[in-house]
Amino acid sequence: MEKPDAQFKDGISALLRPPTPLQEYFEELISTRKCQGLRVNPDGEFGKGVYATAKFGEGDLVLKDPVLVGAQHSSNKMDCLVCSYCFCFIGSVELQIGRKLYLQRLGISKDCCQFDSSDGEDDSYMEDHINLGESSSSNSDKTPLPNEVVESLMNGELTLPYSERYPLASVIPCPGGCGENYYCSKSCADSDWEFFHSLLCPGEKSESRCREALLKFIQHATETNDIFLLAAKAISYTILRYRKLKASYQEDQKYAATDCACNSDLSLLLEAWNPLSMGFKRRWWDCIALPDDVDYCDEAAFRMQIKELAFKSVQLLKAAIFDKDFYGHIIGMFEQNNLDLVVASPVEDYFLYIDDLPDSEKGKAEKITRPYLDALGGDYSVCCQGSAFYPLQSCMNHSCSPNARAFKREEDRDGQATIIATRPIHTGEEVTISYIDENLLFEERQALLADYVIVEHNPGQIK
Ligand SMILES: C[S@@+](CC[C@H](N)C(=O)[O-])C[C@H]1O[C@@H](n2cnc3c(N)ncnc32)[C@H](O)[C@@H]1O
Repeated sequence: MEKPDAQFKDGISALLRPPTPLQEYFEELISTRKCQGLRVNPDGEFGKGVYATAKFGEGDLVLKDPVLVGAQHSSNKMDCLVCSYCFCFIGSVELQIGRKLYLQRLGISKDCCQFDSSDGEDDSYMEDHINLGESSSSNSDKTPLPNEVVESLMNGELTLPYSERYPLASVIPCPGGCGENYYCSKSCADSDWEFFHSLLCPGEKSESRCREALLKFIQHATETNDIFLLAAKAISYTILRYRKLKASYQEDQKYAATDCACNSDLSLLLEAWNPLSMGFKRRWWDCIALPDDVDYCDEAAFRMQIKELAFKSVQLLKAAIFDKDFYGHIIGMFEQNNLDLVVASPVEDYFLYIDDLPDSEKGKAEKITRPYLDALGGDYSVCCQGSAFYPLQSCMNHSCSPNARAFKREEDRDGQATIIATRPIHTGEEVTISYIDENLLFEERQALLADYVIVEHNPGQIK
């Protein structure tokens, strides 16, 4: 049953207020990370900020931050088969190549979910502006392989030379039977099910309230904006945590001597929401930067359209306890905090390895591998791409002359955020990263920073 927003107004305001005490929360979080020497200051010049409590030298690892909520872009699913929980590549180099060639042949370009769009509504304008579908390179630079060869790559009958140097974990399908999510281990599959996927799985074991509605929601998000899928994961995470907290509270109550009603549903919901409540939030339709091709005089109409898009998305999600405004803030949170989720491809490493072989081995190996490279064309090196919310990295402020940057090292082969010092950082200094490419022109930087409502008054003046 749809409930009037007014009924939940106070609860929603409580959910959107940053909780206290922040300091203890972040201290505990930092203690669980591999890297120490950091502190979160809750009330700096620009709100929260991350500060060094130890010295870091140039090139030192400052932070490795696991994903709290993240997702691979729908458009990237054709190129890379990765664990839906930790985002490491899975299967084998042969499977990665064969699957990509197979899906390319089927013509599945932007998304791997083969939904038929039948609601008759025209979202094409929004798709032009928001859809994340970065098209792969054209087919003209590719030389197709026979079907049987593609099949034997996929079913393990064909082994490429030296591929054993790039071993990948076996593929474990989603326990809910959706055929959309795959994992590198049973523990990743179980964790994803427990924390996110059980409510969002469209498979036969789905625990969602209505599979049909869920499929419609997924279709709408895939066709318009992947950020709705991330928002749904954040909501699912909160509901599942809330249910656990409630069950354990009820269990405790059974043995409690007094009947204490102090742990209301709202306070349990607040506790469940706590890790996400720390994220910096603005309403999505207010904070999203105006795309280049939308005129300033059309700004109001543009914002109204994306607001309607979010409303449609939340209706499809049918999360009756969350109102539209709350959903808008969650989507806005990903707009304001997300760091690109990137994992380098073992397929690229494999072909680079073949290219670097000594001449005595290279000729023979290349003769075998060349047709596969030609079939992949310029797409051979596509990495896993997505968006994620990282609880500590998202507290780092922007600077146009930062002292750190998000940069993966050779061993960083999963979805974690890796922050490296780009120059020595002194104890007490704020750790800053650039949200944008620092080498762009002033005007270009301005336009990109507008998304974060950061204004650089004079070139280089912003910290
Ligand atoms: C990812 S959050 C960074 C953490 C944030 N300060 C907080 O309190 O959670 C991004 C937001 O921080 C603020 N911010 C970050 N760097 C800034 C800067 N150099 N100048 C002004 N505001 C900044 C902006 O409001 C931006 O939208």
